[in-house]
Amino acid sequence: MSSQRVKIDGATKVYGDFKACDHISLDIKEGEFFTLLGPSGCGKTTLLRMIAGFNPIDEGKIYFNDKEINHIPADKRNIGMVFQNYAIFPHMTVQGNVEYGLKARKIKGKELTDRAMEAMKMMQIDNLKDRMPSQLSGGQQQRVALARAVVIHPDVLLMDEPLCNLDAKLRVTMRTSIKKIQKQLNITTIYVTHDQEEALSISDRIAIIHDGQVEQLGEPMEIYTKPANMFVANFIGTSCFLDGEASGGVVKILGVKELELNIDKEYKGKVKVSVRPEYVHLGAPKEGEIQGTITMSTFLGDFMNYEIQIDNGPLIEVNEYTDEMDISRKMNDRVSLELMSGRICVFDAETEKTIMRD
Ligand SMILES: Nc1ncnc2c1ncn2[C@@H]1O[C@H](COP(=O)(O)OP(=O)(O)OP(=O)(O)O)[C@@H](O)[C@H]1O
Repeated sequence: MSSQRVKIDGATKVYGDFKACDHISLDIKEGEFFTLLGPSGCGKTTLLRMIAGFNPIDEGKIYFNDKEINHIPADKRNIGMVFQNYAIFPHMTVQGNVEYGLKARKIKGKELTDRAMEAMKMMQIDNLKDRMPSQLSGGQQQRVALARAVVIHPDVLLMDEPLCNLDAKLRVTMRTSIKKIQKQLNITTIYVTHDQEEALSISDRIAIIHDGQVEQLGEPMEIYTKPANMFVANFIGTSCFLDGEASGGVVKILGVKELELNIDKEYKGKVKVSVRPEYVHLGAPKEGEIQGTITMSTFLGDFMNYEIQIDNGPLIEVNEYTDEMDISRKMNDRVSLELMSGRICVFDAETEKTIMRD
């Protein structure tokens, strides 16, 4: 099966005077699992539809390998597509659905049945081949949609929120199967989601899209640990922002606690420090430390989540995991918050961009 590199060069889509995609450039490698992640309305589906050929591109170019495909119609791009609403034919059996794209390509006889069977086996739906879609669960229908997309041996697989109609547990199982199958087939895959956990778990690389532009591009771990700006820090995972003043490589946080952080020594000015719930240790209240009061605690199995009102500061979330969970903590307890200096990120308060050194 051939797989393609997908290059997007300044892709722009305008509706009236609104830019749904604003000069987006991305270089997606052959065989890569690439995710477009962003909040509702940020332009991810519009971009995917331009790659598919369903939406004409207003400005910019899209290439599959070195071939520009702007004017190639959707049905000639050899792409597989999976949508959130499955889009399988209700009047055809599972096998009929899977064979559909092959028949459209004039594939017949043994090759037709062999290829359909191979795709159904891969998606573990071969035992359901004679059922109608109405006799299938949501997860099974989505497997049919996937089998139908990969059976044609597409050069590029495009998926738009394929798991969003499934329940939470099934989403996790399905995303693992999608990832395994994608690696097995080595098809360049472009996946759209607004679910950051799904994106982190499934992707080789992620582009964070906001207001029609790319905010950050990188591997999941890089995006989580080194967000380029406050939007990304807030959108990926949970972050709370604390005011600080930076000078000589040291940040004084909330006027209380000085920490030496990985920023330029020359940088001087107001900053925001982002803190994730797992980057804080709680202790007994202590002079010279950031302090607060527990306003809520929620037991979540392997960890306890606290909401803490910081003195002269914002509300912050803190997680305490099983090994260090102090089950005697209760509402209104006073605590100190020790921030893990190697983990927190610092942003310029005005531009909201990171000032962390690499
Ligand atoms: N045909 C259209 N005419 C006018 N505006 C449109 C059209 N299609 C999309 N838009 C607008 O473009 C923006 C981007 O839409 P798009 O569907 O790409 O967002 P999205 O990031 O995929 O969001 P969601 O996760 O909600 O599907 C939205 O503000 C949307 O209202």
